Amino acid sequence: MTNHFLQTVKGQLIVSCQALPGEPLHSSFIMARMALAAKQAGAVAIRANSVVDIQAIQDETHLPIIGLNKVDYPDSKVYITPTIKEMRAVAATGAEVVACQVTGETRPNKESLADSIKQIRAEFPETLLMADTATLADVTTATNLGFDLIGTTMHGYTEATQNMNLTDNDFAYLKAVLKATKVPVIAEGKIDTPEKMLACLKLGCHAVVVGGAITRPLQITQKFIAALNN
Ligand SMILES: CC(=O)N[C@H](C=O)[C@@H](O)[C@H](O)[C@H](O)COP(=O)(O)O
Repeated sequence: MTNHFLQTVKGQLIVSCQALPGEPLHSSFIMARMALAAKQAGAVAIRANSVVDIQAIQDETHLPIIGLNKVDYPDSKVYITPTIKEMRAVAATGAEVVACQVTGETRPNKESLADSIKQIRAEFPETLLMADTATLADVTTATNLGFDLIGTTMHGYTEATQNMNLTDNDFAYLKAVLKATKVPVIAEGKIDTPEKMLACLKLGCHAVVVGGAITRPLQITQKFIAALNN
């Protein structure tokens, strides 16, 4: 396979279709239909969690995929594709990109991310690797480790960045990320309007991933209900 992912998604929208166990839409069938809706609307790629969801979405849409596998280990806060085992399983689906968390914490079994990357590169030379980062320090780490794409995925979602949003202060954090690396940046995390998506692209992001604002009806409805109760 020749990997055309970067060209395909340039300046475009990627939709994240994810529902964890416990969420109302947890089902590979439903995620595949969500992905089909995103495709029919013009999304050029899908971000998906777990081997079964990735396979269902591939079958339904034939769109390129950013694949990940969320797993909680007792000895680590890293949960997005945290070990070589999950990286390998996701890469083996044929997903064009494997995303994994790069947030500075110790990985499960004290695994070395550098070693895992080396191994995955050897086993899956065509697969691109995306770093899901939270801070500028993570962006530098990911750049130095040779990731092909850097996502702002975890900004606002870790203890250290709680309540932060990459759109705060006229996108100050995102601007700093774009300055800190030459690796293509994917804006991801709490992008909930078309206007914010366009602003991220105008600033120089390679593409934008939108998740909950499109594919999590519980979250969307909660926003409306919160407005009623305020
Ligand atoms: C922090 C974390 O675990 N993020 C996950 C990463 O894959 C997904 O749950 C998010 O939905 C995705 O990143 C898109 O972001 P948002 O839903 O904010 O548009």
